[in-house]
Order: sequence, then C-alpha cells, then structure tokens
Amino acid sequence: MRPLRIGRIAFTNVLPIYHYFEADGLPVELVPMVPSQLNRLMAAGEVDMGPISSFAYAEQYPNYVLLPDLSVSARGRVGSIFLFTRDADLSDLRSAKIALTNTSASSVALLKVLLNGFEGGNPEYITLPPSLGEMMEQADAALLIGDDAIRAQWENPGYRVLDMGWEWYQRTGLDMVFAVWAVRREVVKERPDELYAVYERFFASKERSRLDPIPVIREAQRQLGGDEAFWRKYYNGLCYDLRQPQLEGLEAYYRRAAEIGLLSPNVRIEMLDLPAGTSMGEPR
Ligand SMILES: C=C(O[C@@H]1C=C(C(=O)O)C=C[C@H]1O)C(=O)O
Repeated sequence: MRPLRIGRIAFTNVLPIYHYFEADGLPVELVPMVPSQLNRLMAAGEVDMGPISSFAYAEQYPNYVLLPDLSVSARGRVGSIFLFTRDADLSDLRSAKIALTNTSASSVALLKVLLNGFEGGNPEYITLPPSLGEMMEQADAALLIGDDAIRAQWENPGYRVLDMGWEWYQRTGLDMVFAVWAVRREVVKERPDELYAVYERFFASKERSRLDPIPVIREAQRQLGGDEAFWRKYYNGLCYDLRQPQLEGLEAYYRRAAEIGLLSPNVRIEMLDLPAGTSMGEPR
C-alpha cells in the first residue's frame, strides 16, 4: 500500500509537532512545503493530511475532518505574521496598496477581515513572492508569514511592524487559529488505523516539546539563527491546542470572513472521532 502523504510546513512554527515525530514503523512520507502549496495539494488529493491554513479548511470543509487538539494558534502576539509598514497603523491603510505573500491563506484573509471588515477600508491588494524589499518597492505595506517574517524583521529594522495576532486580539479578545491539522475524508474511511497511529505520534511530539523544549529551540536556531531567549518567547506565544478558546476564535474568524464575502456562512468544524484508548497525553 502507498505511504500516507503528510504535509509539513517548512517553517519553524510547526517544529514542536514534528521535531519528536517518530515515523518508525508507520507507512508515511513527509512532504515539506509552504502553507499555500500544502493547501493546494491537499485540495487536489495529492497529500492526505497536514497542517493546512485554517482558511483553507473552511474553503474545503466538506472534504476534510480535523485532528483533535492540534493547531497553530495565538492569543495576542503571534511573532511571525507581520504587516510591515512605513510607520502606519492599520487605520491609515484603508485605501493603501498592500503586497500579500503568496505563501499564506489564513493571514491574507485575516488582514482583509481587519482592514476591510473592522476598519471599513478598501485597499488595493497585490500578491507577490515573500521578499520584503521587492514588496515594498511596489506597495505601502507588505504581509509576510513564518520564517520569512522572522528573517525580514531581523534584517530590516526601519519598518513599523504590526503583529496580526495582536491586531485581531485587540479587536475581538479572542484567539486566532492560523493552521489546523486536516485529513481528507476518504483517508478516515479507508485507512483509519494508520491515521490513529500517526495522530498519536504527532500528539506525542507536541507533548514532548512542551516538556522538553530545548532540542526544539536548538533546531530552530540551527535553521534560522537567533538566541535561545528569542525562541523561548516565540514558542511561548504560540499555542498548539485546539480546544474551546481556539474554537471560539476560529468560529469568529470564519464569521467575520463570511461577512466580507470571503467564505460561505455555513462552514462546519468537524473533528475526527478517536477510538477509545487513543493516547492524547496527560490531561492538563
Ligand atoms: C504562525 C504562523 O502560522 C501559519 C500561517 C498560515 C497562513 O497564513 O495561511 C498557515 C499555516 C501556519 O504555519 C506563521 O506562518 O507564522
């Protein structure tokens, strides 16, 4: 039987879920890519499961089921989803020209929810590869995510940087969910036992990263640089759960996106039913 194809986001933000992931004995193949590529390959059925953009789940929800208690979320600052501006607030950008990274779906929709929805603006958007210099040559502000955003902030101190998690939190008081672990529905039907086994290994990695974060931090330093204090703060600001507070934030985000015409108003969040005895770590 062919291996289960599992997407892996090529950013440090998901390291805690992958660093301790043990593929031994499981028929899996890990495929690294940026979120927008993973969204596309999942939709095409070329990848079976992975951490897709929460926005992409909403676009395809009848075809996917979510894995319980896994996400990439933040309550407040996220630390890697930034709008770079020449000293502007969101409210100054209502009719600006804004360059969007071609790597994202959730953050692009979030920016539109904030700017078109909350701020009542109508800016012009262009989509470009994630290169801050080229984006700012053509626009008044630039949206970057993940490692591109972290690097750009380190290398370009001249900009005012708005954190999209913080902008959402200030206006709603809610968590923002950027990625969810989705699995294609036919995989749930056809290969449930392998899926449960993979899920347990991902969940075990999440729990181990929480208890033993130093190796994760070292790996992030090896990939991007930065010091231990930076990464400690970064990972402390991220949340990998998908529980009541995250689900409330996710529903509000879908509602706001539907209000400005980005999504259907009927998105249903459906969670995979795990068999009794599936290990989900210690209760906390
Ligand atoms: C926290 C982040 O969340 C990411 C943002 C995504 C998006 O905007 O579509 C998708 C997956 C997440 O990895 C980040 O990239 O910095």
